[in-house]
Amino acid sequence: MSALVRLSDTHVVHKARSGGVFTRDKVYALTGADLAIAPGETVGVVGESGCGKSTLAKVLVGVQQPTSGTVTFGGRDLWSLKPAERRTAVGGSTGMIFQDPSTALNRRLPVRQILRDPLDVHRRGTTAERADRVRELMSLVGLPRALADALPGQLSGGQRQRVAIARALALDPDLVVADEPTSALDVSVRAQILNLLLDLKERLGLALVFVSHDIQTVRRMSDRVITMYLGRIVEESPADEVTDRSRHPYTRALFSATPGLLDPIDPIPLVGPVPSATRPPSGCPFRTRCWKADEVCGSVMPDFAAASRPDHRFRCHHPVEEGESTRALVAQAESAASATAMADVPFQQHIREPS
Ligand SMILES: Nc1ncnc2c1ncn2[C@@H]1O[C@H](COP(=O)(O)OP(=O)(O)OP(=O)(O)O)[C@@H](O)[C@H]1O
Repeated sequence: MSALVRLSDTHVVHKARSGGVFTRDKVYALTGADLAIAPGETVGVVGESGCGKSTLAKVLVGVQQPTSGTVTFGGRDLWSLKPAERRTAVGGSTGMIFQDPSTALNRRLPVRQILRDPLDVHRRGTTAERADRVRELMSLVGLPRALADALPGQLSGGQRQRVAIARALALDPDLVVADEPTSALDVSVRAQILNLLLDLKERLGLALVFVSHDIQTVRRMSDRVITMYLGRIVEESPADEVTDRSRHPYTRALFSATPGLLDPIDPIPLVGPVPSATRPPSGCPFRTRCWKADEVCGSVMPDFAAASRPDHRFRCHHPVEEGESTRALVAQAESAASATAMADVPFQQHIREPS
């Protein structure tokens, strides 16, 4: 089946800023992304803050131009199109839902106008048809008609996110990208919004890209999960393999740190902070925190290798073995961490003076 969107060796490099002023440094926000989204599938994207999830999301919906590489929409190279053609291609086939609906919606416009805007901009239908479409969108996301004249500030957080979802659906897209769509909401309404997204995806046959820090939610929502680290896609796997069958040490560390596991374990200890995106490490970007890293990891970026299933691949020189338990990995990482700590302390200090 042909892809809705395909990224090929796509990079996004920003100029770095310090105190609001551009510096000579570069920020490697997305590096060498190769990814295809098929019609109707749900792809989850996980990784720590700053690893490039939002950048990937924005590239997929055509609002962020890559520095190099290609973004293909329905077989057409998006960034070689004329701006007007690109706007039509992007607006008509993708929608984006942001983290915080209170900043994503124009607070001076009533719900009715927020939902009409995309129809006006893309000149969809007659005035009467646009009004019908607004009513249809409100009903699709479970908003009472009485709220059509309300301003965003008069709505609850959950209602505002429903408006944002309806707006993303206004032009009947094939692909919707939801970037942390519930993280600004009360816990009590999160499940409702997640269920609404799943329901809409089924009813409308949408492809959905779901970005989140929360690997458990991503696993529940998605068919396929992508793990990112420091601007790179390091693992792609079917959602049912992302738990204790992930092969990349970083995905396993993320999974081990997830609250609410049936069989709670201590998280796999990672050494040190995430390196800066302005100076990513040579070789494998994860090697500075990885308990398995050796010399080759410092010099060579691993290629993708296939796991036992063809839809599961990872980039690691020393992957987690098939069937290796997370508990065993915790023990390995703890022992590597204490060996490193011992190596850092002068020899005599390891020996206790007799009391
Ligand atoms: N416009 C920009 N100018 C400079 N650097 C940027 C810009 N946008 C993003 N970055 C940097 O690019 C990297 C990736 O950012 P991105 O927002 O994609 O990460 P993220 O994984 O979505 O993070 P979070 O989970 O915190 O939203 C980060 O180091 C970020 O600081």
